[in-house]
Amino acid sequence: MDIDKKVWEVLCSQEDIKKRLRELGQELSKDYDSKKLYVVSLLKGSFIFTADLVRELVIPVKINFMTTSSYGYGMESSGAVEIVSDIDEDLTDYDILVVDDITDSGLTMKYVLEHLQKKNPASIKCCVLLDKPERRQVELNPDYVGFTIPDKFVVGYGLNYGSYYRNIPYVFVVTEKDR
Ligand SMILES: O=P(O)(O)OC[C@H]1O[C@H](OP(=O)(O)OP(=O)(O)O)[C@H](O)[C@@H]1O
Ligand SMILES: Nc1nc2[nH]cnc2c(=O)[nH]1
Repeated sequence: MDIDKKVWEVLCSQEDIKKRLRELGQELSKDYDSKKLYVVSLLKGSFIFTADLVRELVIPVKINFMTTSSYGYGMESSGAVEIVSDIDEDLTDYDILVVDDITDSGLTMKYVLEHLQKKNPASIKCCVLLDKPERRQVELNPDYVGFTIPDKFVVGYGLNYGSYYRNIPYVFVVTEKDR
């Protein structure tokens, strides 16, 4: 797919994202007040979302990163989730919040939640900027969702297309140009 020959349609603008992250930050700050919040951000896709979200928190938080991979270069998940880099800190008694840019098939988040559960946290929940429930292949309902979106391949704000466009500051859908 040659992205230059397609139409970019904005799905979540910079203003939409800023407003929603403020709300999520307030909700999380309330829910995790007096808890031991430990954010686990899934790279690479969630680096921008995590950076913006944690700056909306008004409670103490530890932040760490895991690298996962399942999509390779294209628009379809390989179905096999790989943990490229794990957390090596002891997570016992922490209240873990796994943060990712998107839940699509749900395979990545389910795999990571099951993996981290084995590290004896006090609790484990997840927060995604975008949720595509129509695409789900496993049972998974993210605890915190920025936007529920239709079954379309989205790019920008951390999400890549062929390893590019992660730096675009809004989320867009790529569609065919009318001839
Ligand atoms: O619900 P799923 O179908 O598993 O899809 C969601 C995952 O896919 C993307 O990651 P990807 O494997 O493309 O790696 P990236 O984070 O480096 O973009 C995205 O960042 C999520 O982690
Ligand atoms: N860029 C991108 N990566 C994904 N990984 C899972 N779903 C998507 C998507 O819609 N866009």
